[in-house]
Amino acid sequence: MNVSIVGATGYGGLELIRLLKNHPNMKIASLHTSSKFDRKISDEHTHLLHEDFVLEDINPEKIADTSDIVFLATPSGVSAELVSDFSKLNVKVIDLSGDLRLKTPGEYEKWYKKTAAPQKVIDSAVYGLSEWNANQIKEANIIANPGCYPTAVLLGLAPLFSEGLAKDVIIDAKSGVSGAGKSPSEMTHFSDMNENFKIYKVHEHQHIPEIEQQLSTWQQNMQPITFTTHLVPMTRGIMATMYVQVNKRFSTQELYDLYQTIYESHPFVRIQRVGQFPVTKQVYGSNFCDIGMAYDERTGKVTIVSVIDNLVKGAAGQAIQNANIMMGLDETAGLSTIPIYP
Ligand SMILES: NC(=O)C1=CN([C@@H]2O[C@H](COP(=O)(O)OP(=O)(O)OC[C@H]3O[C@@H](n4cnc5c(N)ncnc54)[C@H](OP(=O)(O)O)[C@@H]3O)[C@@H](O)[C@H]2O)C=CC1
Ligand SMILES: CC(=O)N[C@@H](CCC(=O)OP(=O)(O)O)C(=O)O
Repeated sequence: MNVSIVGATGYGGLELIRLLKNHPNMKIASLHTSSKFDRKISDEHTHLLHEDFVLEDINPEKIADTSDIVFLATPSGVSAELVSDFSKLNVKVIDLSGDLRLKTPGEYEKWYKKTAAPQKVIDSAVYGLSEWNANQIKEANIIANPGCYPTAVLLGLAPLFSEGLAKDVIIDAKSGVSGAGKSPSEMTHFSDMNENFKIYKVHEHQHIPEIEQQLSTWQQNMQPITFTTHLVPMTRGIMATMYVQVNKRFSTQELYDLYQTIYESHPFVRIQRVGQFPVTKQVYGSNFCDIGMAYDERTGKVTIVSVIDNLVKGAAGQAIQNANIMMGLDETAGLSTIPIYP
């Protein structure tokens, strides 16, 4: 089947190209840009030196004529408009931005400070948390691909929340700099970021309502979350460390058994052996989410650590996993690469 990528020159778009190149059932039909018309992708990105795709403008009708799926790796605000155009055409859409994830337009406008997509379009989008929403994803025409932090956080918390075991959660998350996209900024400038560690968007992060929205589908009586984000001087990777007050006593072995049972049929979620915690490098370049956990007898809290590569499981990889599920393919198609190490 044919696929197109809008926003192909950004980090998410480039990662889609890398992964789709090895996909057994999907072929890139076209790459699209809003600013670099008629340039070759290899002129812009030398790691794609012999890939001769010419960047095309964004013509939804033309894309829908040639492609079965379009991936939108575009900034929030832009995706909302594009999805509205594509939703009238015969093409499936997977949007990597935050524009279609929040079901209430007012919430989107509050957290993103941008105009929301039309309610009808939001209603037709399925939240693409692959491991938990596969039944809806199979039937969808539009997927709101989850945010990078929410992917790590939700996969780590889902077993406790879906079993109604959580009272309260504090989430301490850290990301590599590619999570901020390719445009340089004061925040990501090398000399300011190197050998530095920064907290940002305290109590204001746009992923707070996304995480709460999904947690509340599992456990309706959940409390508002505390969620903080940090920038780490590394290129890729997210680590979310989560402290959950639970409403019963556990042993760490019981927790492990719960997580292992829930995720045993999900090839991209790997549960760490009892007493071990994952590091970001063990998922680098892969679609894995690795999770470790332990129960603290003294506090009655569970500590969960979840790691992903923000550009793969947190963006392009999960987008392809969702495309596979939507199209009735093996969900691992094109994604079975093992992590890059060291
Ligand atoms: N980086 C990450 O880890 C993650 C990112 N996301 C989300 O995925 C989306 C893409 O992120 P990322 O690739 O990092 O961002 P980048 O900034 O790296 O790339 C975005 C691309 O969008 C294109 N673009 C910019 N303005 C417009 C416009 N007006 N119309 C159409 N295209 C435009 C640009 O390409 P050109 O100039 O060629 O048009 C640009 O290369 C964002 O919504 C982001 O929030 C989600 C999860 C993780
Ligand atoms: C490191 C870094 O800056 N990360 C970005 C993630 C942006 C993102 O993925 O945005 P949406 O999911 O809302 O589209 C941030 O914290 O805002």
